[in-house]
Amino acid sequence: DNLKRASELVKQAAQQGAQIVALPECFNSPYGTKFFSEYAENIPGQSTQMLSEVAKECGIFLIGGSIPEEDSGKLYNTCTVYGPDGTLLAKHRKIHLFNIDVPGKIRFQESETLTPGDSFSTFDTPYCKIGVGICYDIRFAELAQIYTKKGCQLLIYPGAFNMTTGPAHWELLQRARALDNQVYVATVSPARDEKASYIAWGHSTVVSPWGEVIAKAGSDETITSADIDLQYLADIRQQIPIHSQRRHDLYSVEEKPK
Ligand SMILES: NC(=O)CC(=O)C(=O)O
Repeated sequence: DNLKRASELVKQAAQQGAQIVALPECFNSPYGTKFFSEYAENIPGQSTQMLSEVAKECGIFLIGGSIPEEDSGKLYNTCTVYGPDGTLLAKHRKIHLFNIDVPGKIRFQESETLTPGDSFSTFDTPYCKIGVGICYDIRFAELAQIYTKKGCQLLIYPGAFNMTTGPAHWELLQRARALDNQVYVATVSPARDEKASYIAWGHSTVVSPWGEVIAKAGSDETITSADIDLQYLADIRQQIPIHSQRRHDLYSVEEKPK
């Protein structure tokens, strides 16, 4: 059902004119450590095959949210990205696992079943260069800074914040990452299901390099869209030139060689 629903909505977004489309975190599975092994798939597999086909059919770039991925006996939370000809452009395994304990509110330990990824994921499109993170990855400013250093102008985070951290941090983190780096930031959440064991906050959002929210969904299932305007991004970087004003002699954020 989820695959059918997701492919229909991707097609609708493309019909509405979207050239880059993104799905939410764990779009093919309930979000919860007890579900990941049951819903995990190899890549390629049923879910990613659908993503590749629908990207090709619609001639769009498709950031396929994430799925629980099984590889060599390990599970990952993985986002695959497909180009307009259906080829796999990037595979991002969530780098920072969601392990938190907020007493009386929420305890979640992704590391009970998942293994973290250990690589960065960027890709080029004719519209802009894009960096991908998954949910908790957005809390790490360093990742967004490294993507920006690599030339990304849009950062996309499929994510599923919850009823505790969602109202407190979801929009704030996106605006912070956008403003710090003067990039567009887009997040894509599952709709809220009050009956689920993990209730997602929803509110997929797009934020501009000025830090403004330029599109925002509610908590129900919907399609949200915005334009990425690289001239606007360039204007902001010229007006407030933090990129050329950094004190590289005093500090740095760097990718480690592997
Ligand atoms: N679900 C996540 O990975 C992250 C999250 O909900 C949060 O950081 O809060």
